[in-house]
Order: sequence, then structure tokens, then C-alpha cells
Amino acid sequence: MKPINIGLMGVGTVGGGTATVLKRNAEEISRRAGREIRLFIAANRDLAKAREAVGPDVTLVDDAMQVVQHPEVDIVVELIGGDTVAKSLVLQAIANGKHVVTANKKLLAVHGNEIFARAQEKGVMVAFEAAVAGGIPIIKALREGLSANRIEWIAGIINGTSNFILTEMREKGASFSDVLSEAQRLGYAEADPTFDVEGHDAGHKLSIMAAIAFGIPMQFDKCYLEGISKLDGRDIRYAEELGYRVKLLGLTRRTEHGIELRVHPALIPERQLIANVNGVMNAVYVKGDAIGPTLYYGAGAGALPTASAVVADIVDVTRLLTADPEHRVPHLAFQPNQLKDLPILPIEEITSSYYLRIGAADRAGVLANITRLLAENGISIEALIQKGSTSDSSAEIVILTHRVKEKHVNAAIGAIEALDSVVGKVVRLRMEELND
Ligand SMILES: NC(=O)c1ccc[n+]([C@@H]2O[C@H](COP(=O)([O-])OP(=O)(O)OC[C@H]3O[C@@H](n4cnc5c(N)ncnc54)[C@H](O)[C@@H]3O)[C@@H](O)[C@H]2O)c1
Ligand SMILES: N[C@@H](CCO)C(=O)O
Ligand code: NA
Repeated sequence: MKPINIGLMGVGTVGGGTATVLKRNAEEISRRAGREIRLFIAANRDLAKAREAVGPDVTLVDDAMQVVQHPEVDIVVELIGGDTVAKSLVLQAIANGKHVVTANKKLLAVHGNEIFARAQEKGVMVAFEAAVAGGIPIIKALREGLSANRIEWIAGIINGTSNFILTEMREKGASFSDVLSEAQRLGYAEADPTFDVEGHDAGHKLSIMAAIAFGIPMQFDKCYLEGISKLDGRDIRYAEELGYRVKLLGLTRRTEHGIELRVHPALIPERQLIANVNGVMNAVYVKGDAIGPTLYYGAGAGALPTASAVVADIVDVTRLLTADPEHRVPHLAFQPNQLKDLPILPIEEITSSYYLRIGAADRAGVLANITRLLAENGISIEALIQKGSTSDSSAEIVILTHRVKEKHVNAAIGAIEALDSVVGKVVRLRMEELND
């Protein structure tokens, strides 16, 4: 049988890893796919660097459109990133009747509804396992393995760079900027690393998972985003003293009023498995009504782990090439005409427990005023500790609340900050138990 010709666009971290895996495991891969899969043509801005990665036999070009237009290419693999050039290339590949494999979560989270619609019209596949949680086969699990379930919630550590930074800061006391540079050197970070540390990348991945889990269109624009760049080391330490780890969490949950879709740092009890996911590792918890909670763990970034998912998609697409398009797994798991427009809840309407750190004058009555304001907003306290007074006779009060709507916490924080005896802003972090 004729080999499957791969056209690779972008030979950087993931593209280089993909070339390596295709070469290293060529025999195993063709035994699984039922035919030879060969890297036929590759495009990269830096041709010399790409030549090192792909070896002497692959045609190299610097214009990726040549890959998309090449009549011999069966599957286009987009590993350039971003949503400008990559979008034109992917749409042109689809228009040319080529199947697409991509690791580009931004492209899909922002333009996926349009891209999947075009692919559907043309009867081609767009596969994107590498776009969410790197090498972990979470798209496969959500789309196929859990298809009997009504999925209730997904909670994940889905940005390797942020998790690597938080881990190194906690374990080694390293500085934020030093660890970020290390994550960039290791190839984990996005071209613009603010996407990692401000929660955008996790939001892209979460929006994709929510669509597949609940059968809704992708709605990244409605995803609440809060990153780790403003986290104070004190809160990481206090959380630890109280038995929690701080993680950048992506959480989406079905409620009777709509879908929660949020990315933010969260305190997680250290006894929970997900609190112990460290470094570049990712983990995704999925709760289905029939199966209960399930957990998926593995490397969320890096050349070879991500290439593992890219190549698995290439094998999947190869196996399904001759299948009737009607018989393929739908891009978003649900049949395209069955997507529901469930509302995404504004962040004020979500329910969570909270960690509050309040700077206050160390004098009689302060605590009573704070607890009164919490009670007036219907917030009950689970734990309260006062951190030692300092020489300027101010103290820090740390309060853990029971579950409450965020708007009530916001109202209480506003009132607390207005107290004369309270100094500066109240620090507020959400706490997640992940077991209901
Ligand atoms: N690095 C990871 O661990 C990882 C993991 C999962 C997904 N991703 C995603 O994979 C994609 C690639 O990421 P990466 O880390 O490999 O990036 P990278 O910057 O290492 O590689 C991108 C490559 O594309 C080339 N390129 C840029 N514009 C081009 C153009 N117009 N034509 C041809 N080549 C062009 C660059 O020269 C570079 O070699 C991104 O969408 C990223 O979000 C990365
Ligand atoms: N920059 C991303 C790459 C994997 O998607 C991360 O750190 O998780
Ligand atoms: Na994946």
C-alpha cells in the first residue's frame, strides 16, 4: 500500500520531537497504522535547524503554504503556533481536502468552531490530542472512553510551565523569573510566556475540554482567567501550613444554572492526588455520573511527550482515512447538530470555598468586625488563624470559609477593606475539594 505522506509545518520543539518519534518508532507505528507513515515534506523558518531535526531525506521549504498545496501530502501537521498564519494554513489545508493534525490550542479555542465546521463540510479530520495536556490522551478519553457518561465536572493542572514554576518556587525557593527562564529553555513555555503564567493557555485547553465534555460550542471568550504572576510567596507558605498546595487549576462544572469555566490559582488539600502533581506534569480529573471520578496524569509539555500525542493522532487519522466521514468520531464528541448553547456563568455566580488574608491593626475588636461582616454576607468560617504581630503592631489574619457564592465574598471583601483597622487589599484565593 502507498505510504501516508506527512507534511510538517513548524520544526521547533514539538515539530522536532514529532520527526524524532516518527523516525525512532517507524516500525511500531506502521504495524499499528497498517501502512508506512513517512515524513515527506517539512516547512520551517530556520532551514538549517530543521534539517538537523528531519534528516537528509525530507524535502525542506521555508514557505509552509507549499506544504498545504503539495498534491502528494495526505496529512498536514501544524506545529507553528498562534492563530494568524496557522489559521490561514489550516483552513487552506482543509479547503484542499487534506486532514490536519495540530497541537495548537489557541487556534482551536479561538477559531475551532469555524475550523471544525469547514472540516465537516469537506469531510476531513482535524485531530488535536496534543493541544490539551500534552502527551496525556485526555481528548481520546473524553471523546471516546467516557462517552457513556453525563460528565459533571473536569478539574485539571493543564499548564506545565505554571506547574513547573509553582513547584520550583515551593520546593527550592527559586524566583519566579529564574524558573520561567528555565521553563523556556526546556521548551515548555509558549512563544509568549504570559500566555502560560496569566492562565490563557490553560483557558484555551479548558474551553476545548468543556466543549467536548458538555456538547457546547467553544467559548474561550467567556472563560474566567487569573494567572500565577501575582501570587505572593506568603500565601503559598500559609496554605502549606494549613495543609494545602497552591496550583493553577482549570475547572469546568455543569450546574443547574449554567457552566462554570474558570482558570485560577487554587488551594487544594495536600492529601489529594492532584495536589501532588509537580513539575511539568499535568493531571486532569474528570467526574462522570456512571464512572465517578477518574484521573489522567502525564507530561503536559516538552518535545517527545507532546510528539507522542501528535503521532498518535497521525496513526488515528491514517486508520480512519478510508472510513465514511459519517462514521468518524465527531470533532467535539457530540454530533455537530446536537451542540447545546448552555450559558457560561459569570465568575460572580460560581460557588467555592475561599482563603482570605487580611492585614489589620493588632488591636481589640478588629477580628469581631471582620467576622461580623462575613456573617452579614452569609459566609461561615471553617478556620481562622492570626499570624504573629510585627513591630508596627499589624497582624495578618487568614480565614478559610465554607462554600459560598463568589459575589457574597466580593461584597464582604469590599466591606472589610473599608474598615479603618484593615490595611491594604484583602488577598482572596479559591479553594477546591474536588470530591463531590
Ligand atoms: N512546547 C510544548 O511543550 C507544546 C506542548 C503542546 C502544544 N504545543 C503547541 O505546539 C505548537 C508549537 O509549539 P513549539 O513549542 O514547538 O514552538 P516552537 O517555537 O519551538 O516551534 C515553532 C516553529 O515554527 C516555525 N515557524 C514559525 N512561523 C513559521 C512559518 N510562518 N512558516 C514556517 N515555520 C514557521 C519556527 O521557526 C519554529 O521552528 C504551538 O501551538 C504550541 O502551543 C507546544
Ligand atoms: N506551554 C504549554 C505547552 C503545553 O501545552 C504548557 O506549559 O503547558
Ligand atoms: Na493530550
